[in-house]
Amino acid sequence: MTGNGLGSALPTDVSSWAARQRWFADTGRPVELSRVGCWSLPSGEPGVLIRTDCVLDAGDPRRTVYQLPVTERDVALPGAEAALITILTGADGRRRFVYDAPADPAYARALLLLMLRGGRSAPGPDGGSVAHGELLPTPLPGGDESGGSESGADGFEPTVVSSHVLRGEQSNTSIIYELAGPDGRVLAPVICKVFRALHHGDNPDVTVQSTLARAGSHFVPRPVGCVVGDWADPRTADGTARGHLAFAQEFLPGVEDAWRVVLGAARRNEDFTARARSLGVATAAVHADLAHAMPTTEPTAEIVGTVIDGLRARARRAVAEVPALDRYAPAIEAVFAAAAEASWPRLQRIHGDLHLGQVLLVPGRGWVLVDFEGEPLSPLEDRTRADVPWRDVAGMLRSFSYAAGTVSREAPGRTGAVTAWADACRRAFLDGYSERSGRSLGEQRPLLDAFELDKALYEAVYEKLNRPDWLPIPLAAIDALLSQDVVPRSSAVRESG
Ligand SMILES: Nc1ncnc2c1ncn2[C@@H]1O[C@H](COP(=O)(O)OP(=O)(O)O)[C@@H](O)[C@H]1O
Ligand SMILES: O=P(O)(O)O[C@H]1O[C@H](CO)[C@@H](O[C@H]2O[C@H](CO)[C@@H](O)[C@H](O)[C@H]2O)[C@H](O)[C@H]1O
Repeated sequence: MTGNGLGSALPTDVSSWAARQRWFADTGRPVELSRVGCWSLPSGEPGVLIRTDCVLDAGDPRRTVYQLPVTERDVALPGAEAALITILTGADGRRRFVYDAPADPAYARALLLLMLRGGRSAPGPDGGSVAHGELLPTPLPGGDESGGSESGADGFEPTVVSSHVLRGEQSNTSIIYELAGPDGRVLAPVICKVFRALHHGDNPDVTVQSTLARAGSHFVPRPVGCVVGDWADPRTADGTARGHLAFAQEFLPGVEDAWRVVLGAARRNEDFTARARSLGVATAAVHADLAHAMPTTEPTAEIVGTVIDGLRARARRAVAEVPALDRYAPAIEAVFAAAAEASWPRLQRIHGDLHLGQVLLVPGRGWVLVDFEGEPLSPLEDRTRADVPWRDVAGMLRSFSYAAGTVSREAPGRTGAVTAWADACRRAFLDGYSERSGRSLGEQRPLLDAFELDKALYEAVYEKLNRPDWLPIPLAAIDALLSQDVVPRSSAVRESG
């Protein structure tokens, strides 16, 4: 591997492979990716090289940096055909098989060991950056209650029995590990998320979830470890950006995410209000722990102005990206103006991208929230400051409506019934949230409406870029939100003060 130092362009076929992936933020234009960071890990296998490139998409105005770990193998990896990125031919005429590394067991093992050992990577072949692993201070699931761990911190390392990539619609790439102890005993599995879009600073997925776990919350999986790395970025004071590259946590096997559970119930027209209510309780409990464990902020006029400006900026972006929204611009502004005049709660850390796909229904444990990364398209500074808790509530309300939108796409004749079904879930969710938080909607209602509209506008952009077939769902919601009050009120949600 020569001529591949920092600043160099990635081979065209690797760039175009990256641009086709679900986690790539912006598709549909020619993409040229250049290296801004590079590090490698020992593979422990002859003929297998592991390297990670941090690459800049210079054509993207947001100047997104992506993480691209690859393995290069002398011999093809059986069963990994779907992860083959390209075949390179070296100056010696020999072929090298280049794989998307999370699908390669050599990378999966090396990444986990980096975290468990608190190790450091080697720089890339032509210099480059460094990544290091950190063990997070909660025992591996299955470790003893005294805090002793099965993670290597107390002298032994688990054996990776198998690893595979989680399939589905994700913003990042997650690897699931089956592990065993030195005596062959089966250990609880682990999931490690490899972040694709990198950001300078702490990723809230790591910091918020770890804070909740340290506070003893049962509503999040326990963290295991993380990887932090650096890459070149002229926008920082010292020309180096530093941020989280990967996050490993307890994997809860055999569970369904709430999106699937809710879709199933909506299709069968099954009463889901008790579960929606307990999801509201879980959301409020997580908010309470976050308000206790992380800094909160008074909603000063300046802060209110900044939040409302953020809503307006996102609406402008949505209108620019989705021309069908143009005619709604004055009505959107009226909703935001009403929110600016409403009564505001204290600001605090929240989930930031709460929807049904971020919640797992775990037998014997109940609801568990995952993916505290926030909305992946938003800048990190927006996702790490104290925010309005109603933003999470609005995300979940939208998600129940999304389920209804999905079912009515499948069976247009059921639109009325499934909308009523979703409205009952939304009411029950709000009831549970209100009961556990003691937070009254009352004068804050225009705020909830504004965040629901904002979320629908975000979804319109997200779907336009990622799943154009789904775009009619947020468009219909925006139309409905601006035509009538679609957030059903509930007797249990107090309407005063
Ligand atoms: N700890 C976990 N245990 C079990 N499944 C999980 C866990 N974390 C995530 N998942 C599953 O993986 C999916 C994607 O995870 P998520 O954190 O949302 O990744 P992304 O940021 O790539 O979207 C979730 O919807 C859930 O189904
Ligand atoms: O990938 P993430 O989980 O971080 O979230 C992004 O993708 C989601 C889609 O997978 C998107 O959520 C939207 O679709 C969901 C159904 O698939 C629905 O439950 C949500 O309400 C809707 O917003 C999410 O917005 C995006 O950030």
